[in-house]
Amino acid sequence: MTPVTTANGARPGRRRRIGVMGGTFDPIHHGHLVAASEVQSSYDLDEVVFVPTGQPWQKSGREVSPAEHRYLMTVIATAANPRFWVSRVDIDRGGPTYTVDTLRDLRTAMPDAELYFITGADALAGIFGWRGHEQLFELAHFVGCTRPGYEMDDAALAAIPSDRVAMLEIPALAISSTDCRDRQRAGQPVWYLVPDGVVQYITKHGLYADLARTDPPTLTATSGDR
Ligand SMILES: Nc1ncnc2c1ncn2[C@@H]1O[C@H](COP(=O)(O)OP(=O)(O)OP(=O)(O)O)[C@@H](O)[C@H]1O
Ligand SMILES: O=C(O)c1ccc[n+]([C@@H]2O[C@H](COP(=O)([O-])O)[C@@H](O)[C@H]2O)c1
Repeated sequence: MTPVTTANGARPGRRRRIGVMGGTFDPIHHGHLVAASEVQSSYDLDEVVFVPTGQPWQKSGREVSPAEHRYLMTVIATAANPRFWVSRVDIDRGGPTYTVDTLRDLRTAMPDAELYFITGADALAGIFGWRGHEQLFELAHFVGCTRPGYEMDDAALAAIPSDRVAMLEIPALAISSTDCRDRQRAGQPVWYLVPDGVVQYITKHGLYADLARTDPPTLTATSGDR
């Protein structure tokens, strides 16, 4: 049965549930989108807000694309889904991005909402290294999505209040932004790993192109013969 909603989409008698998908999204790929979609459906979330990081301090040892490119790729990737939208809170705040600030800002903007922070198992495993981690579980529920190649360590999971964290098995997509960047640099396709519009955006702006090959691979003598 279709749940009853009001004109603005709210369910009477229930707080709005908002998913928060934080990430560097350099570039956004289908692993991110499937994780957000699975959590939206499993937890009956009203919406999911994607929050591109401003300065991801744990990635400071490597080059990260300008925030405006990462923001626009996230907008392009999420535009077709009416439940998805993108927030600039982490970009506009400036300075290193801490999730405790993200969640405080979103709570201020949406005081009526219950927040569900969505992470992959790899990010969740490192949560005790995040700034102000003691406060995180008061601000939001946490949903850790399975990710191929990463196991959530039971001890770390046990340290998180069990009523504030859940693990969710999602369809396994062995895609990472690192691999997408490496493929683009090597002249290999990123089609179908990232949304089509994101492929076009990467090409248009020459992202990850420092080593990009401009010529197609040379065919061997026999490969084109008929
Ligand atoms: N394939 C995937 N399956 C499930 N979760 C994922 C997947 N890829 C990324 N995530 C999660 O999405 C969030 C944002 O990830 P991020 O933007 O750092 O992408 P990434 O692919 O891990 O990037 P990079 O390879 O540059 O480190 C993190 O919580 C991460 O764990
Ligand atoms: O709060 C922190 O100290 C912190 C440290 C590392 C990562 N995070 C958040 O975790 C999310 C995924 O981060 P990343 O680096 O994997 O893209 C993103 O929203 C980051 O802001 C947060």
